[in-house]
Amino acid sequence: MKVGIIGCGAIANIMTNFAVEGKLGVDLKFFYDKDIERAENLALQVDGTVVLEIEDMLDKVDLVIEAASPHAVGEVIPQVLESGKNVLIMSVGALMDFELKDRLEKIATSTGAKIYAPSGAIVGLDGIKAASIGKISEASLITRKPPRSLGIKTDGETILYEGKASEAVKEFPTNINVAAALSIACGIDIDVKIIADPSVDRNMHEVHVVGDSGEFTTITKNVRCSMNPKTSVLAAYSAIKLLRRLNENIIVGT
Ligand SMILES: NC(=O)C1=CN([C@@H]2O[C@H](COP(=O)(O)OP(=O)(O)OC[C@H]3O[C@@H](n4cnc5c(N)ncnc54)[C@H](O)[C@@H]3O)[C@@H](O)[C@H]2O)C=CC1
Ligand SMILES: O=C([O-])CC(=O)C(=O)O
Repeated sequence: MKVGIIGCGAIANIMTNFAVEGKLGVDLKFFYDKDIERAENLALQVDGTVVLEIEDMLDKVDLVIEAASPHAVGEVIPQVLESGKNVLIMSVGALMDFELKDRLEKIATSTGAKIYAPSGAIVGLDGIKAASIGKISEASLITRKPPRSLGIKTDGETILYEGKASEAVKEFPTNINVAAALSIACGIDIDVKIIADPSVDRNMHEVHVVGDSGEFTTITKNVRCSMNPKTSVLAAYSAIKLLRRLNENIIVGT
C-alpha cells in the first residue's frame, strides 16, 4: 500500500524511522509540509518524493496520513476523500467541528473512502468502544503535562482548563486531540481538565468512564517526542499499529 503524509514533524519523523527499517507496514513515499525543508529531510531518508501540492500525490497513493494540525484537516482532507483515497487523521480535535465531521463522512460515503483516527496518546479506547454498545453515563479525562509541553512556565501545579472537550480542542488545539477521540468514541462531549505540572516529566492522561457495562479508569504516562514535547511517542506508535493492522488477518482488540 502506497502512502503519503501531510505534516513532517514529530509524528512523521517517528513513522519515517520505522519506514527506513521496513517496519511501517506500508510504503511511505510522498511528503508534504508547508515547511518544505522538513518534507525534504524525511523524503531523503526513504528515497521518497516531496510534493508542493496535495493533488500531486493523490493519483499515486492509497492512503494519506494527516499529521499536521487541526486546521489542515479542514483545509486538505476533503479533497483527499473526494479523490476516493483513505485518510488517517492524527489531529482528531478537528472532528469536534461536527459540520466538518459530517461533511467528511458524507464525502467518504459517496467515494467509498475510509477515515481512520488512531487511539493516539491514550489507552482504553478499545474498552470505551465496547462500552458504547450499551449506555455511557459519565466520561472524563484529566491531562497532566509538564509546563513546557503546554507552552507555559509555572513553578506550581496549575489548572489551565476545566470544561467540555469541544471547547478544550479550541483552546488547546495541538495538546488535547485525545479528548476528541474519547468524545467521539463515547458519543458524548466528555469532561476535560488540563493541568500543567512541573513535577512530572511525562504527558499523562487519566480516563474515567461509567456505563451500564461497568466502570473503568485508565492512566497513561507517556514519553514525549524529542522533536515536540507536546506530543507523546505512543500517539505515533498508535498510528503505526493502525497502518500495520490494515494488512493483518487476525485482528485482536476492538
Ligand atoms: N491523536 C492524538 O492523540 C495526537 C494528535 N496529535 C496531533 O497530530 C498532529 C501532528 O503532531 P506532531 O507531529 O507532534 O506536530 P509537529 O508540530 O511536530 O509537526 C507538524 C508539522 O506539520 C506542518 N504543518 C502544520 N500545518 C500544516 C498545513 N496546514 N499544511 C502542511 N503542513 C502543515 C508543520 O510545518 C510541521 O512540520 C498535531 O495536530 C497534533 O496536535 C499529537 C499528539 C497526539
Ligand atoms: O500526545 C499527547 O499526549 C496528547 C496530545 O498532544 C493530544 O492529544 O493532542
